[in-house]
Amino acid sequence: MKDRILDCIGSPADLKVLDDSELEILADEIRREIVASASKTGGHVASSLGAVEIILAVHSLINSPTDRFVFDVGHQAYAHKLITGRLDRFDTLRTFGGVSGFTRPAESEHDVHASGHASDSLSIALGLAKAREIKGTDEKIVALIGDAGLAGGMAFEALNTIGQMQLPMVIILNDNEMSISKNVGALVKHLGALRSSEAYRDVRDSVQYRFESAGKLASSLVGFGRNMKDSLKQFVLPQETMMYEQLGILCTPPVDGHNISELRDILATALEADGPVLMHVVTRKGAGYAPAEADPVRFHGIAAFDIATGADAKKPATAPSYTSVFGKALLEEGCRDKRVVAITAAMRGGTGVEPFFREFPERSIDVGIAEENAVGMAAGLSRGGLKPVVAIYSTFLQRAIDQLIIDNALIETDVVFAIDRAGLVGADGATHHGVFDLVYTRMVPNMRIIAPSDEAELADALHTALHLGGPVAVRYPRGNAQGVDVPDEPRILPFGKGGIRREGDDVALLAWGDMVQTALESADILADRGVQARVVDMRWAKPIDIDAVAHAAETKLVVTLEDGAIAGGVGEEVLHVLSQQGSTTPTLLLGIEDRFVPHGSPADLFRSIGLDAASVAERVLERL
Ligand SMILES: Cc1ncc(C[n+]2csc(CCOP(=O)(O)OP(=O)(O)O)c2C)c(N)n1
Ligand SMILES: CC(=O)[C@@H](O)[C@H](O)COP(=O)(O)O
Ligand SMILES: [Mg+2]
Repeated sequence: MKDRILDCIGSPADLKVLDDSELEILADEIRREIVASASKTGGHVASSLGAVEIILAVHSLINSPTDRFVFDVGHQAYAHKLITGRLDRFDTLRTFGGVSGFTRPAESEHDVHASGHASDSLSIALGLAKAREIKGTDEKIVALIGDAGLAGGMAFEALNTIGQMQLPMVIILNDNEMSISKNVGALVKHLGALRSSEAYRDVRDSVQYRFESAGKLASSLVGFGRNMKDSLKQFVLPQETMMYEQLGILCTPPVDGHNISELRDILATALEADGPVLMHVVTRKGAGYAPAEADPVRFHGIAAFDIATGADAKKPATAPSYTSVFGKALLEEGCRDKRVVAITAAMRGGTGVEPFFREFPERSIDVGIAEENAVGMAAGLSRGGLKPVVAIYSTFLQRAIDQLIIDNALIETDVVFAIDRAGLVGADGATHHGVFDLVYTRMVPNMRIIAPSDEAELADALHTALHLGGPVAVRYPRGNAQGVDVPDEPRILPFGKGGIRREGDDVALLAWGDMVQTALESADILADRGVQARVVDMRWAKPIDIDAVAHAAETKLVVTLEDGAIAGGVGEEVLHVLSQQGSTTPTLLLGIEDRFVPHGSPADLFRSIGLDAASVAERVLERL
């Protein structure tokens, strides 16, 4: 006997038999399931709680997977997962081999794309709409995007083409006034004005009235749809109209995103429109779970927590995170040098710049989800005589490779790229691992790259980067640092030089960043097996320590260890240097093979790809 509606939902088609009040009960059950499960696995709780009614409304009206439902970022899609056949595995969310935290076509036919990076949903939806036109089919296409995602450059580029092409699709704007932190930017003000505009309230009330007085679907089809454009004009003053209207996208007045009945009424109409419609839906991030509503920033992406209080389930680690060490070091650099400016692209908390932002608001910039703008703007700040530090995740800097190359490296701007989340990040998985930055920074002329191996070296690396000038990347991983003391005064690191951390003549382990620790642990295992390994903290990924490589070539095997893609990575640079030196010493390049790494705990992931200390030792022994 199944006592929840949720347990009876095998596919979204099952929603069709539910009325609004049953959908409300289902929404409640889904919220409980999300909180119960994520309290053990961690996850994007607040965004997912805020989107439950929207997701139910959409799936109750479309026929997925024939109709297509595209999620921006995908961090709000837990309700979608629960009603598309993943309820029984939902307790494996974000764990190794378990359900992904984002949409993944390999996981379900209802997942359209590999979401994770913001602002891409509208381009995907537009592509689907164009494909539909070319094929002559008639499926519905819906994209769900947040207020912060909608302000990203990629979404804007898509809107430009959506307005031009006029292909039918529904864009649901989930407006909760939040990014991860409070949303920023001029567009937030625009949406705020719309939410509070009396003219829009009047429109909303009149729409409501028409629904109530003339029978829902019939009246809404007549009074809304594309014809709504004319009725909107009657009520809305030109300066108060939604900017998107002027791009040719029909916009609804604000809809209560937690009212299933209202959502379904307006969505049913929007789905019948013969052009693009933007449904402006207002929600509360964290809706329905008091701790998440009270602190949506913390509950945006949270580790395991206690359901009753919302408090962290695990005690904080003793060693600080690399992020917090960077944040403190940046603040200190800002005190030393008034030219230091901090830039983040919507990741104030995640990148650790918060203390700097509080102390120096006039030298702090949050551009929102706009990495290209962040990196381009850094070039301008540098040309203006300042020393910008772009604090950014490795995976999100991928969005701004062109600005890194052309706007910065080509003219040697004084910009520091503080690349956080370098290497495997863990539970967020393939879309979020920082496994390409060593490649896309190293390939660019004029770049210098430091990969510190502990927190003291991180503070030194930032200091060195600011001292050096020119574009310099400092890369460091997610998670806890090594627990070493950070001296009060940072030092300038010797340019392009690493340091030997353990002597040994049989084999040389050349390692970067956190992989130095892995190399040291492997060296212990190798010593037990009678092999003496030298461990070198290479520190610089560019320029590389040529002397350390030459010295390594005097052993029986040169091994490189990096937590990034082997193709184009630092190991390949070592090969290049060895060949230039005429060395014939055998080599073993260890890093990420040519494949995407899934989600899971870092320990599970490193083991699965043979990059944990034990596997490294085994692989070395096999080659000796
Ligand atoms: C390109 C990119 N930059 C940054 C992020 C990190 N990020 C994930 S969700 C998010 C905020 C999204 O806010 P919004 O779109 O309004 O959705 P909400 O969480 O409020 O529902 C950010 C900045 C990302 N995923 N992708
Ligand atoms: C969805 C998203 O892109 C972010 O919320 C990301 O999950 C943050 O990752 P961290 O937990 O490493 O800050
Ligand atoms: Mg938002």
